[in-house]
Amino acid sequence: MATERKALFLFFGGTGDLAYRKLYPSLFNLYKKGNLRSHFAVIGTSRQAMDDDKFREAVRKSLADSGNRADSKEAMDFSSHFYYQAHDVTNTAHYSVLKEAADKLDKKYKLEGNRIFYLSMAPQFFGTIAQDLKSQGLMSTNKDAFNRLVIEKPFGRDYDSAKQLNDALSKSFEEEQIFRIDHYLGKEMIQNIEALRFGNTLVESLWNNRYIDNIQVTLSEKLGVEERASYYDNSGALRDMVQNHIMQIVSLLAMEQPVAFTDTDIRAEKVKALRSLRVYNVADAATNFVRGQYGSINDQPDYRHEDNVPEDSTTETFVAGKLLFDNYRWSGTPFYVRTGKMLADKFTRVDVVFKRPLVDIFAFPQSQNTPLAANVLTIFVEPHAGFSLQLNAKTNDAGFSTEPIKLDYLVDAEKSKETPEPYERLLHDVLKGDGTNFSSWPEVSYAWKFVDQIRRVWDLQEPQFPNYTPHSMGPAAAEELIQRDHREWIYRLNK
Ligand SMILES: NC(=O)C1=CN([C@@H]2O[C@H](COP(=O)(O)OP(=O)(O)OC[C@H]3O[C@@H](n4cnc5c(N)ncnc54)[C@H](OP(=O)(O)O)[C@@H]3O)[C@@H](O)[C@H]2O)C=CC1
Ligand SMILES: O=C1O[C@H](COP(=O)(O)O)[C@@H](O)[C@H](O)[C@H]1O
Repeated sequence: MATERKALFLFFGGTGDLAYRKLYPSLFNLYKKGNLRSHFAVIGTSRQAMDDDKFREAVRKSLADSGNRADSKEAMDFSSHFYYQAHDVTNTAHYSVLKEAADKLDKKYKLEGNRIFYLSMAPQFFGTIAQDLKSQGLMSTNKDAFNRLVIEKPFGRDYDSAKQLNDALSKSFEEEQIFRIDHYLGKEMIQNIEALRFGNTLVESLWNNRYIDNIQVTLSEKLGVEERASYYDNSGALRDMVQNHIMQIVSLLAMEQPVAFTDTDIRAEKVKALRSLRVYNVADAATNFVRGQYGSINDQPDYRHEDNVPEDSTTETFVAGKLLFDNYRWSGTPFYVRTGKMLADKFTRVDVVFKRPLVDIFAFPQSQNTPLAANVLTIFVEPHAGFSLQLNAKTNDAGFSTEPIKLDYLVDAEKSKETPEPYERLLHDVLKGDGTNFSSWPEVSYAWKFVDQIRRVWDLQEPQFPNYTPHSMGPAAAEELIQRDHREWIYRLNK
């Protein structure tokens, strides 16, 4: 039986794309499961004028768009908890009107003062909103109640701006009240990394530089920038995907075992791992990171001819890089990462490549045997969830030769339908006050310091763009990056 959580949600940017496409359907799932029942209310805000009925209709449409029946009793009941308040976040006077509405709903639904402020709008407003929430008395003063602030990405565009933002938020909210969303941390198989590592002696005992040759993280996207070009062109793949999602995945792969499975202990280990990540000097940044921008194919425009992209844009739509940890566990074992738009396919995977046996006894002089393949443990994150372990085995015949075979575990299609969407999980965690799957400030700051060095070097040089063909796996430089170390990407096209 699900535990009911009581709270008032205030969505800033409550009529935006993210709210309608992800946030309201996720809340509805929590409602259907009983995590939200009668003691919750939602205030959606934005500048436009709208009454509650119109807002509720839009909310029901968003449920329908995500596969629900908009006219079901459940959808009607759920949407009756939604209220709309026109509100300009830059107008301090508007906050007192919002406070009145919040206090009224608090009484009506017996919410015990619990408040979740969800900032789902352009980041330049985050600081102002947090400040006015406090100064205008929106935060509950009930000592047993919680006030939680949920922040969407991007959290800054470099270390300095992120710090500035964090300082602004910290004037109103304590670190444990701030939930910085990284939706990759809400994905089933990303959360499974901890189970795989710390639940299996077989895995964790080999999880180090003595046995692992390298680890590869690939976040590949098939689509281009679509309708988000004006945001994306100011960001690029390094800021959009590496600073947050990839750094979070890498820290889960690299961290030591936490003392206990709590948010404080897990975050402490992730931070320790990120502290030992080598921040590159100029020369190493230039060698260890490569970038790309997609060209055109058939009648499909290149990146520079997408809507809202300047014709001389030097924004990268692809990144590949090598990360090195200077610590006892990982010294000498590189982590290769890559991500990009308009690549061969949409998928996310982690390939853990083990060292080959020190002696290949099957490779005696007269043997026809091909050299032993490396053992590879693959974590399939999306679109299919599962693991695969590549081992060497004897071929099933009268002779004696070896071949690589795979032990596969794939979550079946029926079961994966039950997997909660990342936003549903993360909203549930916010309701519970569990910060495990959110980025803490120290994690964000170490990630920015690392990424800033790459950016600094790239900003000094004019790139030769476009440099990769759509539906490939990125520019030749990404192959050269890994081949230089006498290695290759485990996921390759046509394999
Ligand atoms: N959409 C997505 O898929 C993703 C979005 N994000 C992040 O989520 C956040 C929201 O994105 P998204 O929903 O796409 O953005 P939208 O542009 O779709 O929505 C922005 C919202 O903010 C409101 N708004 C803008 N200015 C003001 C103002 N001065 N006062 C009050 N409300 C205002 C808008 O309404 P109005 O103009 O009527 O005031 C609208 O409701 C961003 O931080 C984005 O980076 C992160 C990952 C994915
Ligand atoms: O945060 C972002 O992630 C999406 C990719 O997310 P996924 O869950 O579909 O893998 C990316 O398209 C977007 O540019 C970025 O802002």
